[in-house]
Amino acid sequence: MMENFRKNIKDLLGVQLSDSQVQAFITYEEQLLEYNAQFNLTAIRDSEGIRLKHFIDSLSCLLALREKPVPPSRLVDIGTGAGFPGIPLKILFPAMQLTLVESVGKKARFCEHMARALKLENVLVLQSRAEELGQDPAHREKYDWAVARAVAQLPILAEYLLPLVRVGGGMIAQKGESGPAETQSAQNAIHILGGRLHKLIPVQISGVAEDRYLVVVDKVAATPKHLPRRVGIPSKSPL
Ligand SMILES: C[S@@+](CC[C@H](N)C(=O)[O-])C[C@H]1O[C@@H](n2cnc3c(N)ncnc32)[C@H](O)[C@@H]1O
Repeated sequence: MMENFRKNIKDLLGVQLSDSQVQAFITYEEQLLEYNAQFNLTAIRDSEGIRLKHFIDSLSCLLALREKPVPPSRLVDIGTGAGFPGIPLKILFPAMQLTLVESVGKKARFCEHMARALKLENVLVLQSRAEELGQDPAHREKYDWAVARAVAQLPILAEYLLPLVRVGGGMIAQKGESGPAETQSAQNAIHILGGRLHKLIPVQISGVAEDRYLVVVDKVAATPKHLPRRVGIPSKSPL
């Protein structure tokens, strides 16, 4: 089973996982199955779904990350839920400093548990909202990359992510079929926040029917001070 997983990743990303990386994914899968039964963390509850729709889908961010010559050194994952895409990316890049942000306590606690279980170093889990973090000097414009999957429509997501990214860094929004249309409708928000659309990367995962996209935005200018707005405002009245 896991050999299939390894091959899928090799085919999609050209990356050969080591035995210890494969073992980390096995542990992650076991813990997800166990915790999901009690805590209702994610809708996907079978092994194959976890591998394809959580692990491989998360790792597909590599298609955007490798556009910059250096491996990511500081990455923040907003609305990470049970750790996606942040924890799979951390398994791939063990040296990276990872910040996981999740507003719901039980999910944040699961991420802390996973970081310990996998002995991951330099992982900070914050039970917090993206809007608060974006105005916190310890986090504002401090990251090489800000990423998110399944959190909000792109104009809202841009307000969550871009304030956290340093000029020269980038954001990645993992999107489904609506990726191209959302990108169109987010042009204004991206511009106001100091971003510039870099690329829309189509992702095809063998065994997953849905079209997937990575919306990749470069941070080209500082974000104006008043952004992000207060908690709840970005989603109530998107830029
Ligand atoms: C649909 S889940 C996706 C979880 C994960 N990214 C994944 O793809 O499996 C969206 C998560 O984003 C969190 N979230 C939504 N808005 C947020 C915000 N403004 N700040 C922090 N977390 C947020 C929710 O609590 C929820 O757990």
